[in-house]
Amino acid sequence: MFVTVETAARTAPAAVIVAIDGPSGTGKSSTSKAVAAKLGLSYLDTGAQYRAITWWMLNNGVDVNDPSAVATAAAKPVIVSGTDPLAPAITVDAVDVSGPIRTQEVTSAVSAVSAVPEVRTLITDLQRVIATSAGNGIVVEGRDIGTTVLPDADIKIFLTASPEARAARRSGELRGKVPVDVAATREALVKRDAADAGRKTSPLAKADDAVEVDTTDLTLDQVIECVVTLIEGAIARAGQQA
Ligand SMILES: Nc1ncnc2c1ncn2[C@@H]1O[C@H](COP(=O)(O)OP(=O)(O)OP(=O)(O)O)[C@@H](O)[C@H]1O
Ligand SMILES: Nc1ccn([C@@H]2O[C@H](COP(=O)(O)O)[C@@H](O)[C@H]2O)c(=O)n1
Repeated sequence: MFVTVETAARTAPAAVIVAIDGPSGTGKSSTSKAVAAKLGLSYLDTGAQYRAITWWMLNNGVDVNDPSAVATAAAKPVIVSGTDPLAPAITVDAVDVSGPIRTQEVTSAVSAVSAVPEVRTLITDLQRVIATSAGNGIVVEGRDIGTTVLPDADIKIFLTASPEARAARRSGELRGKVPVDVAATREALVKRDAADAGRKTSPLAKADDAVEVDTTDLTLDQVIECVVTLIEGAIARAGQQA
């Protein structure tokens, strides 16, 4: 049950848990960070944790396409996630990896590593500890938060968008930094989603009780407003039941 406290502009519960899932490039990170900042909540990027363990595997010569090698090494790296939505941070063995985990090499390998059950067990346990110790409440974003990591979350949101819109967004992000091929970006997004949705353990999926928000034709500000409204609605309903 929620206990409500007043913040400057919005009302947020003392320890509301918000799960935001969806495929790649639907706006989970941008939305989650902004919503958490607006409501005074912590923020956890679970994709960054899977990227961090993948970065460690690649840097330590582990064959990421060999599930048993990945499973054997999975407990070795120490991953620490920051939860400030205004300054997201992640370290592996005390090394700041927030830049290196975004390389193409890591992006291409992460689905293979995240499909390994031993990896998922370790990272899921870590996520639950972080979520339950965030006294101010937390927005946790990923692929299996509503279904597996936090099935009792106070509100679950599943963001979607067409592959075309997502490829255009990602290409916009990269433009000016690297040569951009929108069709190749689209293909890579679709391939990663298929791998994430097709794995046996805790696949990318919408929880039955999640609210789906199609962001294809919405600006980021509109999505943020929509999600804030959904969270406030859940808080108000919980208050009425208390
Ligand atoms: N509604 C929107 N309209 C336009 N651009 C958006 C919208 N939502 C997000 N973006 C932009 O799309 C890009 C991808 O967004 P973001 O990283 O938040 O997605 P994501 O779902 O977290 O992706 P991934 O799962 O791959 O990490 C960013 O450049 C972001 O600014
Ligand atoms: N709950 C999650 C979150 C992420 N993954 C895996 O990590 C990859 C990277 O995620 P990004 O959000 O940073 O793009 C993603 O493709 C998944 O393989 C996951 O399995 N579960």
